[in-house]
Amino acid sequence: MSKPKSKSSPPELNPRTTKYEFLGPPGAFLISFGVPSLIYALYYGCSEESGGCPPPGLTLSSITSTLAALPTHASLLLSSSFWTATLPKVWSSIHDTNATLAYLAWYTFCVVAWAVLPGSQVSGTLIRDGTTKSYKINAFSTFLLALGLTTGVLFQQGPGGFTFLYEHWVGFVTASIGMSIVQAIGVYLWSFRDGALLAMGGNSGNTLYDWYIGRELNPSIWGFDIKTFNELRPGLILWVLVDISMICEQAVRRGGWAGVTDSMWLVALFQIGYVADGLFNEPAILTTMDITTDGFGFMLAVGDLAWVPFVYSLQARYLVFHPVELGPIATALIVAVNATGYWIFREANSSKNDFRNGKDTRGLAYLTTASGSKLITSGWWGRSRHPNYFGDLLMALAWSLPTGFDTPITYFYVTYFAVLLIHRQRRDDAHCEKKYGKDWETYKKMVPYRIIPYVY
Ligand SMILES: NC(=O)C1=CN([C@@H]2O[C@H](COP(=O)(O)OP(=O)(O)OC[C@H]3O[C@@H](n4cnc5c(N)ncnc54)[C@H](OP(=O)(O)O)[C@@H]3O)[C@@H](O)[C@H]2O)C=CC1
Ligand SMILES: CC(C)=CCC[C@@H](C)[C@H]1CC=C2C3=C(CC[C@@]21C)[C@@]1(C)CC[C@H](O)C(C)(C)[C@@H]1CC3
Repeated sequence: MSKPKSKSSPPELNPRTTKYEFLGPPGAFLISFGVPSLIYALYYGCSEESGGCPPPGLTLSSITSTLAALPTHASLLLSSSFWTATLPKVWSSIHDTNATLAYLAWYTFCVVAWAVLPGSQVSGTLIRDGTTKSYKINAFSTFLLALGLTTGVLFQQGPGGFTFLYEHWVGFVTASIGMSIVQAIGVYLWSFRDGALLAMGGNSGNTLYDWYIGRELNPSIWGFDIKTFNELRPGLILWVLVDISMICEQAVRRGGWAGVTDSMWLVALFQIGYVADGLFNEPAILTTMDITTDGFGFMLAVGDLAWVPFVYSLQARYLVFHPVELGPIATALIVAVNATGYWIFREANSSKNDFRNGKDTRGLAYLTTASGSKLITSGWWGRSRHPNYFGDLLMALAWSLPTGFDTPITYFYVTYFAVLLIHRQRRDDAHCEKKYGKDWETYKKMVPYRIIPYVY
């Protein structure tokens, strides 16, 4: 951090949070319990281990009747003998020592790569204590190194040498969730040290809520910023390795590389391209609301470390045990959807970054606000207030379409993503309304659509 102001922050720098998000502590409890449960549910509800996608016995009515029967079993659920008998069984089915060790080795690799690989230093946005943080930019080199090592394994051992992630799926999920819990507890406790700058939304005083939403804005140690590190490296790159492992598993089952289906190639290449783009444009992450505004707590930790690699890769995992041959016409159509989405996403993000960095070459029209910041009013930013979300959503659709229409479960990703982005757009709108006041009203009149031009 440059220009440290004083050792201990003045109290007004960390005001009490008075407004809850995500329905407050009950919502924090439900999401903290629900997100890990959903990651397991998406595996057990869609895998060959459990018999299909969904497994034959799992119907909507079987789920509702089980849930309806829960109150009648309440006394059983409250008895300690039930838990002492059940918990060890559950733990042994989801815990896997080899996967845990491999996960820890992977996380360590990412930290060492951050420390050792060269990278330029880039300043983040101005923080409300008057300082800026400096970040080492080498996520893309870490990605290339990981890909290089993986390619080496594949050359030496063939596809059979990289099926470990498919085979130890649940063990990896448990390890990554464990890592998220440990980190969230660690940064929560660390945030009570003298001088810590807290997130405006993470200082409610409610332990569960603050632990979940993230109490400290930028927890870091010796220049290692845990939030930006987690957002781009261990989870995002692992997602690519998971996809590669799914390609390998399919290759092993179908007689070699030539047996890998067009649908698998599409899903994997689209997603690898998306991750490569995010890592290549690493400094762009520094202006996202996760970095500038949100604290780092369990929500982001589990999102970055467990949700991204093991939920975003569901379609590729499904294609391992349910191969789909698309043929040239469907392939071309899906490529077109992805390319359109990518073009809108990249053009919107690049034009905003160039514009805000004083490097606009497109001659964009803008509105100058009373705060001094300028809001673009033409090009993609004149068509909707979040054109980048629109592009991202089109890509999400293109990542589900290759799985065909035999199950709705592989459309979970695009559905969840729509909910996430609608919620995110509302949060960002509230943030801009607060920051720009009347100017934001004027901008909203000029650009009435939220995400999808002429639709929403
Ligand atoms: N794959 C995934 O799981 C996810 C991907 N994403 C992607 O991450 C990217 C970043 O998203 P996010 O941080 O939410 O938001 P944006 O990159 O869209 O940034 C929003 C900010 O941009 C500024 N802004 C708003 N309107 C304008 C305008 N007209 N002209 C100039 N600046 C404007 C405002 O900040 P200011 O205060 O500076 O004016 C606003 O707060 C997106 O592409 C999104 O799709 C996001 C979430 C999950
Ligand atoms: C279910 C749950 C707990 C959700 C938490 C949300 C997170 C999964 C996402 C919040 C913002 C994200 C971003 C990316 C990945 C998903 C999370 C962490 C991102 C790194 C993906 C790659 C993109 O290019 C990106 C850099 C723009 C993007 C930034 C936001």
